[in-house]
Amino acid sequence: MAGYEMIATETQGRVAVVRLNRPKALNALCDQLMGELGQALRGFDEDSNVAAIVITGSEKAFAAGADIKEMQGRTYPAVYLDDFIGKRWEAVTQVQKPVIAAVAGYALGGGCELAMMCDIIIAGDNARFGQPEINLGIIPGAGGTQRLTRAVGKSKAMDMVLTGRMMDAQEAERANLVSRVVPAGEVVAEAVKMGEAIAALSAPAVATAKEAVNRAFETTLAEGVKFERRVFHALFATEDQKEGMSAFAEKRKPAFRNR
Ligand SMILES: CC(C)=CC(=O)SCCNC(=O)CCNC(=O)[C@H](O)C(C)(C)COP(=O)(O)OP(=O)(O)OC[C@H]1O[C@@H](n2cnc3c(N)ncnc32)[C@H](O)[C@@H]1OP(=O)(O)O
Repeated sequence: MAGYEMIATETQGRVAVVRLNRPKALNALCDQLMGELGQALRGFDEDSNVAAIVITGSEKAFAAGADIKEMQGRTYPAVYLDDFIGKRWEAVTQVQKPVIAAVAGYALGGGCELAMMCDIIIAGDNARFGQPEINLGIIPGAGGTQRLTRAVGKSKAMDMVLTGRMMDAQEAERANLVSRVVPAGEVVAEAVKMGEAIAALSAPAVATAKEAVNRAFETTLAEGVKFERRVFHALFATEDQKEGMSAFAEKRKPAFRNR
């Protein structure tokens, strides 16, 4: 895909990789970058050759947050009327396919929030997560107070949000913010490997699984279990369920056809 200035995109097999590419500003998430990211994500979500998406930055920074210099002069009416954050930032939460954040270096403020909007976070061993907005006289505005709290619990979320301190990769793994830690130079390769493994599975089952896990954040346990049961039953209407179970019984690898 051509025409982007602040991101770079490529596909590796059936995995799309979107690289935030504003190195001089540590990938600060300005409006243009977020617009390009949203456009790329929508394109890859519609592309049937793509089964999973990786979002990454550089080895120094996934993203050091929203662009402070761009935000600096904004007024209340301007951010309110523009629906600042909502309009451009939530594209990642609308993607049906699995989205993996491959985080090396700084993931601060909006960078941490962007990673948390993804389905899985793989961290490089040099990753540093934080919500330092309090140091700027504001609070997280892209879901940080909500998603961080759900991920790491109230006490650690308060610790991060009220003091603005950073968490290293090891602490982030212990706190369940990230699924695994790998050497920083291998974070994209590891995420692509994970994406390829998911790409080999049944796409309807993968999309349903993602929807069901996400439902856990939005509903009660009883409603969530009921939802899971309904969509679990629905998957018995797919050819892939027959293929998956036949392949197991016949001791062969399944060949899913995504239907
Ligand atoms: C989503 C919402 C609503 C809010 C937010 O995200 S608010 C932003 C939260 N993030 C931060 O507060 C982090 C700000 N950055 C830093 O604290 C530091 O840059 C650092 C600790 C990440 C790295 O420090 P280092 O000394 O290694 O590098 P710098 O010289 O400070 O930065 C290099 C270069 O990048 C520019 N930069 C960094 N972060 C941002 C940013 N968030 N917005 C705009 N520009 C940023 C920094 O100004 C410098 O550029 P210049 O050399 O041109 O000044």
